[in-house]
Amino acid sequence: MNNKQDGKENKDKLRIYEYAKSVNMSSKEIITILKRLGLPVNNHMSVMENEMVSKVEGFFREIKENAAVKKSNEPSTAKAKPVSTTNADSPQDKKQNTDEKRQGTMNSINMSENQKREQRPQSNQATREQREQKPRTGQNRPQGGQGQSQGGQGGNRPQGQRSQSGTGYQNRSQGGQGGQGGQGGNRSGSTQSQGGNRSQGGSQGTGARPQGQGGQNRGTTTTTTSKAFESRFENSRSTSDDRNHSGHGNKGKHSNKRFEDGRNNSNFRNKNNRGRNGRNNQSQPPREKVDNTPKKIIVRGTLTVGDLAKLLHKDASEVIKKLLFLGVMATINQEVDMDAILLIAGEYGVEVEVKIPVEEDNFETVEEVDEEADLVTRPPVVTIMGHVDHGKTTLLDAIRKTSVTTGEAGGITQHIGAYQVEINSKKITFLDTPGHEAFTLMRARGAQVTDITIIVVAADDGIMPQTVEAISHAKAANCPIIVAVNKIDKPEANADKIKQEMTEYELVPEEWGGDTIFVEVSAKQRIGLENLLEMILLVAEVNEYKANPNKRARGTVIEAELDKGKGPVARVLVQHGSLKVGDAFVAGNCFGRVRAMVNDRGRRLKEAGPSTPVEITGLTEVPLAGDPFMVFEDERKARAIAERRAIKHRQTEIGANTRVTLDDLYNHIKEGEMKELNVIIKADVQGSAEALKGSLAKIDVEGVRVKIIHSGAGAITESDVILASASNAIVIGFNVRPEPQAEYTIEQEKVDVRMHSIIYKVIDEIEQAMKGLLEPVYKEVVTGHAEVRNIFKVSKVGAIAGCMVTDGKIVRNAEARVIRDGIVVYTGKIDSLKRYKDDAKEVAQGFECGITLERFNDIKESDIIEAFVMESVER
Ligand SMILES: Nc1nc2c(ncn2[C@@H]2O[C@H](COP(=O)(O)OP(=O)(O)OP(=O)(O)O)[C@@H](O)[C@H]2O)c(=O)[nH]1
Repeated sequence: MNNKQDGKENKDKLRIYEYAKSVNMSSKEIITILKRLGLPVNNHMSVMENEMVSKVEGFFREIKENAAVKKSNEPSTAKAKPVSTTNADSPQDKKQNTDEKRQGTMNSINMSENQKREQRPQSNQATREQREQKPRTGQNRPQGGQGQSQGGQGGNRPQGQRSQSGTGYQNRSQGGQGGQGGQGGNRSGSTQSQGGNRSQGGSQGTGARPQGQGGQNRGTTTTTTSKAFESRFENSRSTSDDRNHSGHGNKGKHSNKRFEDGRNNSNFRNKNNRGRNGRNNQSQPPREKVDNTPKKIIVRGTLTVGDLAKLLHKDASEVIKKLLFLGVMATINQEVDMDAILLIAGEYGVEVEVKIPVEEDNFETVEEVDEEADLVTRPPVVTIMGHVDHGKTTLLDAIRKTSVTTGEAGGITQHIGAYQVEINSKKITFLDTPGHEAFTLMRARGAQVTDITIIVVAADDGIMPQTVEAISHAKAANCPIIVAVNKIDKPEANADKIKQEMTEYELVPEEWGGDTIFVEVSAKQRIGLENLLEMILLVAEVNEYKANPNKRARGTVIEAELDKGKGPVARVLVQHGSLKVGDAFVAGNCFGRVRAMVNDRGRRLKEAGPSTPVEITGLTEVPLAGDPFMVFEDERKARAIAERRAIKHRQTEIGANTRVTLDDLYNHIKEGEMKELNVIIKADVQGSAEALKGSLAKIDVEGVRVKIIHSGAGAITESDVILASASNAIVIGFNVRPEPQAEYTIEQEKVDVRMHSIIYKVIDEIEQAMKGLLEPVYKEVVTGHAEVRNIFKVSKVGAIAGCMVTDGKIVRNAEARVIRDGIVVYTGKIDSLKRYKDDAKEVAQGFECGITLERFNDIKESDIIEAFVMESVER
């Protein structure tokens, strides 16, 4: 029949695989049956003659009849189940049959799935998936190979489930122990044995499965199927056979249960699977058990697979399976990252709310992002800076008193490092520790407290070095600047001169086309103060300073001290959230619980919102100004965090320098961490400072610029060093030295300070550093020692030292020093190194050699020649 010449005829012939497909079986099974029937065929492409078809059909009928007979003896067998009489002769019938079988099989699967669900109520999703996959299983089967193409759907069905269905069916007919069916399905081996048991128990009205071992005992027919079944098992495909057999059953007249499974499962299930999902058995998937999958889960960082499964109300195995599909191999105790959590949750349609807890030990580094809706306008925080005697203190006092009169007349004000004033029903917070020291010290500690800087300039004086410094500090902190031209009451006051001078520092008055607000005031006479406050509010309005008051408080310690009566006291500026009495907190490396809280008016508060300065008691130690402050759940936690911070602090104090230095500048640039090199220039005269500034500003190495954040004449002051520390800058001293106090701070803050006296060398050094071309640093590595045992004097050559290498090795061209009685008598190079008469590259320990040294003949017996090389050290 496989005559190739007669292609057309061949085309019309029915092939084994086609027939197998039509009856929802695998080719292998059909081939096995044909063999049993004495009709051997070669392979799945062999032609299925009509005679073969009818014999196979007969075989099926026989099985079915046998089953029907048995069934009639079984009272428990579902009588309502019609015996299939469908003849598969016509293709339509076959198709219908197959469809029915498929449907039946699906139902079986569903049924067993229900059983599974019963056992594991959380497997809804899996069930859903399986249901979705089922109609397509033919294409989806992983077993592949011939089985797939030959067996069509039959070969491709998830066998485990089919086995389950069979088992489940039997269990049901025996009295509906559905749970067992599920178990059977889970263990193919046990399915097999159950099948056997069932077959054996056919007379008892239980299983009538032909696949079982019992079936084998009973006759050829069943033996055949049983064998097929076994072979299926060999291929781990037991269930496929189950289904296939039901397919046969439909065609034959046997009332084999599996056939009924295939076709009439719905009926059966309607009866026996009462109320569960019987209605779904026809064609619809079974109704889901109550889906307890949560709509939303809250995740705080990575989870173990087990924990994730619990959160999702799923089986861990199911989650593991899903992870596997995502390419993640995980065990139940393995942690999965946030991406995987989101993906898995997405698979179940579960929304994930990620609540990453702040990195508690380093809480100051964590930026909390609030929802826009949670933010409310907060008072701006203002710092006043300026040159000595230009009127900072007087201005701060005047503003405070202005506020006292406008706000709370007669109120007692007290110094808590900051105070609040109210104008036009809006509050402004002033840090009343004047001067950039405090301002920049806080910044050096990582606390950006100030929103707006007021630079006070005495109108009768002009721009002075500290004015310039203040401008540099404010600019480095990216703080909007308002210039308060003070002492305008004085007859010699010249506000225009101040404005003019300020333009040199890029602070151009608005009336001159710039964007800097200048306010003329007299702190002493209280002139222009309200205007100044209004301007502050204007800047605040433009910049929209906002914070979320409805969360735990975070802030900065402005001042702290040990009070004789109250114990450690901290003046804290609350920046986010609200601080409440009783709150446990960490401040720097200290911790405590807010015992009492007073504001700048000395009034006791229970709660303090954003931008409110308060004095708190309840600390165990005194923190430092600029220390970060944060509230934690309880005191125990706060204590643990404070302790860990203290340890870490000590370690970092001992540890490496984190400030930028010219030596590691290139590494920072390479890693893309730096786009600007902040530089502070201090020179002997203003002219040199300006010249340096101009030259350095022109440097641009591969997109990295030099940014002069401050320059001035005079010694390097502590303030310069603190500014450098706060701004991660290097300091260049040109013909100047640091002040003694600054020396200490340089050491402490680990600021890179470079002293120079030639301008081009400064430029060269910075350029080279930016290019990573600074001269490499070398270190000496001793390679070995040789003891001089003999001296050979050779004319023209000089003294040859006959040596024994005592340790390491001596390398030709290495550097060498001669040590005589512990004293270095020569340092130079090895000129020649020989083993006997031959030049040697190196001579190792325990070998003799002859060494001559460059321009050195005064070698003596017992001298030690120490060989060393210079290795460059990575910066
Ligand atoms: N005429 C006049 N004198 C003022 C004004 N503001 C301040 N002064 C005086 O200037 C002097 C210095 O004022 P302070 O407020 O102490 O100046 P400061 O900038 O705080 O000074 P330091 O704290 O030393 O940095 C005092 O004698 C004040 O009385 C003003 O608006 N007009």
